[in-house]
Amino acid sequence: MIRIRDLQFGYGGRLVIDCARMDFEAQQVHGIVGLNGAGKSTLFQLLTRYLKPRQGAIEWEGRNMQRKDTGYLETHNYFYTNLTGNEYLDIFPRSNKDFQLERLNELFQLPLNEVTEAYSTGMKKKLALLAILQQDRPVYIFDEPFNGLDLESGRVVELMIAHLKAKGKTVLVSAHTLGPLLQGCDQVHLLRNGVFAVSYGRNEFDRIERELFDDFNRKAGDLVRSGF
Ligand SMILES: Nc1ncnc2c1ncn2[C@@H]1O[C@H](COP(=O)(O)OP(=O)(O)OP(=O)(O)O)[C@@H](O)[C@H]1O
Repeated sequence: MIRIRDLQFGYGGRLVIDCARMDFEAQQVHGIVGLNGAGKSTLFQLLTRYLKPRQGAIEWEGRNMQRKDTGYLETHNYFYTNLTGNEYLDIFPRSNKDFQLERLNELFQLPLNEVTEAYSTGMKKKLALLAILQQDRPVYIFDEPFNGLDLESGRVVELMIAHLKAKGKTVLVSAHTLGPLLQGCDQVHLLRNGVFAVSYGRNEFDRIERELFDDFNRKAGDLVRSGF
C-alpha cells in the first residue's frame, strides 16, 4: 500500500498539496483526476521523490517510499536529440525480464534507429513509455500517458496498464479524459486544489461525470443560451 500522511508541499507561500490522509491499495490501478492545476503532477513528483515535501510521510509497504520503487512517466520527457531511440532505451536498466521490445514496437512502430529529434510528440511519448516498461518496479506512475497518442497507441497503453495489474503491480495514472480511466481503473480519486476530495470505486463510476461536470455544464449551458 502507498500510505500518505500529513503531506504538504507548496511553491513559495502557496500550498499546492495538502493531503492529510490517503491510501492507495497495492496491486490496483488508481486513476487521479482533477482540473488543470489541481496538483496531479506535483503529487506524482512527491511520490517519485523528485520533489521534497514541506512535511509529511509517504510510505510504500510500511517503509519510506523511495525513487527506485517507482517507474515514472512524466507529462513531458527529456531527450538528447542526437541519440537514436535504441540509444535512449540503453540509458535505462532492462530489469523487466518479460520486456519484449521487438514485439511491443510492432504495435508502436517507432523508428528506433533514428535520432529522437525526428520523432513527433506522440512518438516521444511512446519511446519514454518503453523506457519505463523495460524496468521492473513495484509501482508505476503514468502522468497523462494518453496525451498525444493516436487511438491505437492509446489502446496499447490501456492494455499495458491491465497487464501491469495482472503482474501484481500498483499503477497510478492521470488523464484529461475520463474514458481510458474508467475502462482500466479499480478506483478513481478526485484531486481538488491539492486535496483529495472523493474516491470512487468501480460501481460508482457512473457518478463521476455527473459530479465533476454538473456545475460546469450548467454554467456552459447558460452561456451558450445567452450567446458568446
Ligand atoms: N515550478 C512551479 N513553480 C510555481 N508553481 C508551480 C510550479 N509547478 C506547478 N506549479 C503550480 O502548482 C499547482 C499544481 O500544478 P500541477 O502541475 O501539479 O497541476 P496538474 O493537476 O498536474 O495540472 P495539469 O492538469 O494542468 O497538468 C498549479 O497551481 C501550478 O501553477
